[in-house]
Amino acid sequence: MREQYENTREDLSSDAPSTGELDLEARQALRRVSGIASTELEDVTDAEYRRLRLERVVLVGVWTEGSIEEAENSLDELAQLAETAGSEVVDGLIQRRSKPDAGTFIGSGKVKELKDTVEALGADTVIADGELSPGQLIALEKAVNVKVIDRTALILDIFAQHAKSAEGKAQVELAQLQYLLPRLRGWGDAMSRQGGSNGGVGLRGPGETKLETDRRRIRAKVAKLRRELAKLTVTRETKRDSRTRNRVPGVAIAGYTNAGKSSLLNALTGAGILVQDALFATLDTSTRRSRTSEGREYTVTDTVGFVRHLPHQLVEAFRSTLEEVAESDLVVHVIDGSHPDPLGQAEAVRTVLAEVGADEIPELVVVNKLDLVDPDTMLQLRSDWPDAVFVSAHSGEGIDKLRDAIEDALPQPNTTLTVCIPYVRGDLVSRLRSRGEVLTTEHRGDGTVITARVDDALAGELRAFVLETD
Ligand SMILES: Nc1nc2c(ncn2[C@@H]2O[C@H](COP(=O)(O)OP(=O)(O)OP(=O)(O)O)[C@@H](O)[C@H]2O)c(=O)[nH]1
Ligand SMILES: [Mg+2]
Repeated sequence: MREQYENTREDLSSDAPSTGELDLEARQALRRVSGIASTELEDVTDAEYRRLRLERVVLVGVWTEGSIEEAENSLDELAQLAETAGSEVVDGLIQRRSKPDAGTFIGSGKVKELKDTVEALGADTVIADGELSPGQLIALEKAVNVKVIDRTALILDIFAQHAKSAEGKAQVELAQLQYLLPRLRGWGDAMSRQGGSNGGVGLRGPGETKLETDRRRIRAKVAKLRRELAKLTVTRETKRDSRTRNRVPGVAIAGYTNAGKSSLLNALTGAGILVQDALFATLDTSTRRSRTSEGREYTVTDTVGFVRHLPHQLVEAFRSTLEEVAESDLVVHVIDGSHPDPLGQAEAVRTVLAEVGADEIPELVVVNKLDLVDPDTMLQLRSDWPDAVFVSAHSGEGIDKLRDAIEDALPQPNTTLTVCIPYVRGDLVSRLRSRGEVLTTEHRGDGTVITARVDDALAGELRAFVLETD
């Protein structure tokens, strides 16, 4: 497994488009500084405190159910996450067990092997594929003698590196502090078992007083972030309301991280959004306008990707962003056809969609990366998703078909009416063009006579000018 992981780091950003390059540079400039488990820092709410230091890492997973392929996929994904966070994966170990060890996550025999591997490769961090209890983290750290973090902390760290907007940053910080709070308590418990004495590596917790101060500080910061986010949510809702008032139908692109959502938005609308072969390249939603072949306007929104075991703190913190998806007229669910387990990824996405109440929205499944798919896999994909649209954002294959499928799935204008719009109301004529489907136009002395298909909302606005309705 070692060969597989080494030298993969250089490939991370090979095909970022020029528009995203600045983003990318800024991201790469942000390298790790100090440890999440460090107790030396004065203020635990400090951003520095929450940043992970990961350089040479060894991954460790427990395989409890399913096939060995599934276990390996999960560890591969963890490797990609670790690389996205800027570390070098030097080895990965999987242990077959009925369930994770309550004390040290992996069993004691495997702990010894892990310690030897860490020492032999000069690793500085172990990343466990799961969410470990505070006690497990401490015990494992003590046994292997280097820092141990879990999948949740890793994902939180990536989100922290990638967040750009004020809202995104606040959301991530809130999630991080919530993750940190019980873990501070963990160190506290260890401390009291030690009778307050210094318990050695991993147990050198803050003194009781500092612990209390830290907790108070975190709680205060959490409350402040909640207030800030509430304000930002109002701003977002105002923006969204004005969009709803104009009733431009909205399409949300959702899907597993790295499936090609941003690439598809770029292919559909020519938007220059950062595309990167890294997980969670996109954290801020971006919306672009597009038009149907008949000229009706709609919006397309790129969203944050999903991942298996997305930390619940993050789903909670990103709820307002994810709610954009729940309010769209259509969810375009992008699936990476070249991934070994597309069904598993799709299932993980549907779980999160359901959590934010977006499972009732009509869904259009799009299987992407066709250019990488061999004929056998293609047959399998077609039988798994008989109604999907098959595309390649890279070659452009299927993109026209996707555009048609989106058009068909958008709310349809179902009323045909003929109106006479006075020349002073040029604004209404352009609204008709952008939101309805104009069938005929004729210029008369008293105004423009237009026959068009419109949706109910637009029909209401035009009521005063109607000559005939079908
Ligand atoms: N070969 C191939 N690669 C693709 C295709 N579409 C996207 N990719 C690559 O897949 C990687 C991820 O693409 P993105 O568009 O950033 O994916 P995303 O779903 O927006 O990812 P996140 O924002 O990180 O969740 C990039 O390296 C893309 O170049 C495709 O059709 N074919
Ligand atoms: Mg993206």
